[in-house]
Amino acid sequence: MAPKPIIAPSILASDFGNLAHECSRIIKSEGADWLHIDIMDGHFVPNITIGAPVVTCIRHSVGKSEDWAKGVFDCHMMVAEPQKWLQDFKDAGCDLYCFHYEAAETSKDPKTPSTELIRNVHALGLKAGVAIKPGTEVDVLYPLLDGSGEKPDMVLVMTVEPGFGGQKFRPECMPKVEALRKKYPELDIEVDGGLGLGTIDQAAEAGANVIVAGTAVFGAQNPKEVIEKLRETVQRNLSK
Ligand SMILES: O=C(CO)[C@H](O)[C@H](O)COP(=O)(O)O
Repeated sequence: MAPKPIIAPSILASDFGNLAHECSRIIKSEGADWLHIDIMDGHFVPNITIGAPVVTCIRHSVGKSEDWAKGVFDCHMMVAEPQKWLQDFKDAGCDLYCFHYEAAETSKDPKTPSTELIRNVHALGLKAGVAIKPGTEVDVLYPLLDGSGEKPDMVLVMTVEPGFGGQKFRPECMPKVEALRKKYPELDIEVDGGLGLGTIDQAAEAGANVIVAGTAVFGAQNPKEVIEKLRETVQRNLSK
C-alpha cells in the first residue's frame, strides 16, 4: 500500500502541566493523525520525560480509535533497555513501539537485539518501529527490512540528536531518507527533530511520510493550520 501522510505532534513541546488535555486537543480538535510520545530514561539520552503510568493516563483521556491510522500512540523509546519496558507500554495503551537500533544492539538486561525485539513487539500485537540516530548509517536497517525475520512496520530517521526538543533540523540526514524511499516505496518513514514549515519541503522531497513536529505544532498560534500545511506538503511529494 502506498504510504500516506501522517502528522505526529511530539508531546515534548506540549504543556506537561496539562498533558492529558494537550494530547486530547491535538488529536480531537487540531487534526493530528498520531501522537508522538517521547520516552526518555536519562541513560540512552541525557534527559528524562515520562513512563508507562503517565501514558496510561493519556490513553484514558484520549481514548482509543477503532481505526488503526487515527490517534496512534507512537511511543519513541529513547531508552537504554527497550525490551524491559515493552509489556508496561503495551498495558499502558501504546500502539507503535519504536525503539532505537543503537540501544537494542547494546542492551544488556536482557540482551535483545533488534530482530528479536521486533518479534516480541509483534507478539504483543503492537506495531514495531526502529529508530536511528544522526550518526548511525542507514545500512544497519537493511538486514531488518530485507531479512527473513519479522520486519519493522516503520523506521524513524532522527534529524536531531535525540534528547531535547527545539533543536535545529539536520539536512545531512536526508540522504538516508532518500535511500530508504528508493529501496522501499511502501515503507512508513518517519523523521523527527526540527521539522516545521521551514524544513518540511526537504523531508517531504526526500520521501518521508510520517512527520514528527513538536515546537512547530504545539508552539503555533494555529496548530490546525500548521498540521494541514505539513500534510499537504507530504501528500504533494508522495503523489509525484
Ligand atoms: O525526539 C525528540 C527529541 O529527542 C523530539 O520528538 C523532537 O526533537 C521533536 O521536537 P521538535 O519538533 O521541537 O524539534
